[in-house]
Amino acid sequence: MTRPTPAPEDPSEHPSERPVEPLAGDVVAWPAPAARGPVRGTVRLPGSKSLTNRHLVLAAVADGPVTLRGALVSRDSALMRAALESLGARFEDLPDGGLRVHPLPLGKPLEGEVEVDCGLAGTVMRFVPFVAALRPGRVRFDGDAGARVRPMAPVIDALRRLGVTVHEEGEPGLLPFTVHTPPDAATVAGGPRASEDGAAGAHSPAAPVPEAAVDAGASSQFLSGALLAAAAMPRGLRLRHTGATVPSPEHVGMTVAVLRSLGVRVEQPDATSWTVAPGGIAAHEAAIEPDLSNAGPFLAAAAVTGGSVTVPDWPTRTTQIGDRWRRILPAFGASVALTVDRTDRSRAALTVTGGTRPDGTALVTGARDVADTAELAPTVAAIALLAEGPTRLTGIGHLRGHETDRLAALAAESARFGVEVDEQTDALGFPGTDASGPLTPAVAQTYHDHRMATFAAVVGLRVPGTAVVDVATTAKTMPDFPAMWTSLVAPAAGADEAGAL
Ligand SMILES: O=C(O)C1=C[C@@H](OP(=O)(O)O)[C@@H](O)[C@H](O)C1
Ligand SMILES: C=C(OP(=O)(O)O)C(=O)O
Repeated sequence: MTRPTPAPEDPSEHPSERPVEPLAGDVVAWPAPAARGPVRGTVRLPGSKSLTNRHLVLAAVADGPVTLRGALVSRDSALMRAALESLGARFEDLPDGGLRVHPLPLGKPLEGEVEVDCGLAGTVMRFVPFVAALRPGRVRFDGDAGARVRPMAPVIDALRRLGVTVHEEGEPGLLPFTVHTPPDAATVAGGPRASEDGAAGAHSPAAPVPEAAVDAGASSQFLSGALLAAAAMPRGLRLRHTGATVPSPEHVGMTVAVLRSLGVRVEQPDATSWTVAPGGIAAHEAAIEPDLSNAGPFLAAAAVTGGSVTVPDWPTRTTQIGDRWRRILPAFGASVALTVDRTDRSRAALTVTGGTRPDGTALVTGARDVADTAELAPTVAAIALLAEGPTRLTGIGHLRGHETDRLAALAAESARFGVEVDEQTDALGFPGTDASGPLTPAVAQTYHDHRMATFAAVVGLRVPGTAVVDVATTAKTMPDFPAMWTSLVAPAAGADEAGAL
């Protein structure tokens, strides 16, 4: 991350290094830095969580070694790496920062029972069970307490339909469970691929393509998990979504795009069906885009302070939902400029400049209706809380099954800042400060949710005295968040630049 002003030499100058406020037990709160003026700077983001964990899975089931560049290093990617390692993949950190992945032996029985810790990572708990079914054996899945309440039934049902036994230890449809893939699981594990197999038998070209039906109404990750593993299934897969709508359809689009970029044939005969052809994934190299969802809090810092923040290496074509910041932020009065790199037109720099009044102070308008913000919703909620006019976030009911029930958490934390939010089953209404009055400082709870921590950090920019409990939870996707945030919004050496907000 860089700023126009030099980084402070003494890290103790950073508010993030100040003594933290002790709370009950071991819990400590991080004093969120308030903006001393319009936030200005440039922020370089680490790799996308969603792209990293897709590429890790596809590398692990490839036919030869894979080199990944720009992969995220965070709790979710470490959990994915450990899970794939326990299934037989090997990872090598290269001296140049790249990651070499040596794939797992597809179809070969596992030696002994394997344990996979999903942590709180949706991509691990929804993608890896399908990967486990590519090797005969027993694999037990469990995770954090918060993971044990996240919906898993469609994954379990789909695996059962593919001939895999799943034993749930507690409540049906939830972690923990054990995936038991028999050696003769006709549909998924073992044997040569249809394209290589001239003989009749379970894996012959004449054998039907296995089918799975998934209701992805609670999470797009159910579809993505099946599609990713299907690339390595001996006969491919026909997959159908049976529910009404898919939340975060962009993430399914991302899965299909990544598969196609690696040469996998994926057809979509209609809006709710996919066919993945067998044929496998050759050895390859892939570069991972920066995380545009995690760009959100930094861009929001510009939007809510009348400042200006630039994110370099913004891809000009991307499947990341974070590209939507270019549409969302103008709805709150910010302006957005994408400056395409002249020598490499696939890259650009995105600059967001917050709205200001004639006297230069920040002006954040309400955005009225913002639909389907998916994982961007907590950051949008922070801006909406600080906006003057009302904003309604709709189509976000499935966020109740995320790291925490995000609708309930956002309503509870807004109340802590003194604002009553209209919480509906799948929507949140923010009144705007013209109606609610100024926010009051609070010690914000984060519910083990990285995006609740960044929500509170954004609010804290305009509410001095805000503290964030367990800011370390941002390590799920952005371990350097506290330091990155502090050096952008409250750099010691930049204090004299501060103006009115
Ligand atoms: O496939 C992915 O990488 C993701 C899909 C989405 O999940 P849901 O469809 O469960 O919302 C998103 O919210 C999550 O952060 C990442
Ligand atoms: C919903 C999210 O994560 P997960 O991949 O754990 O579902 C998220 O990062 O906002």
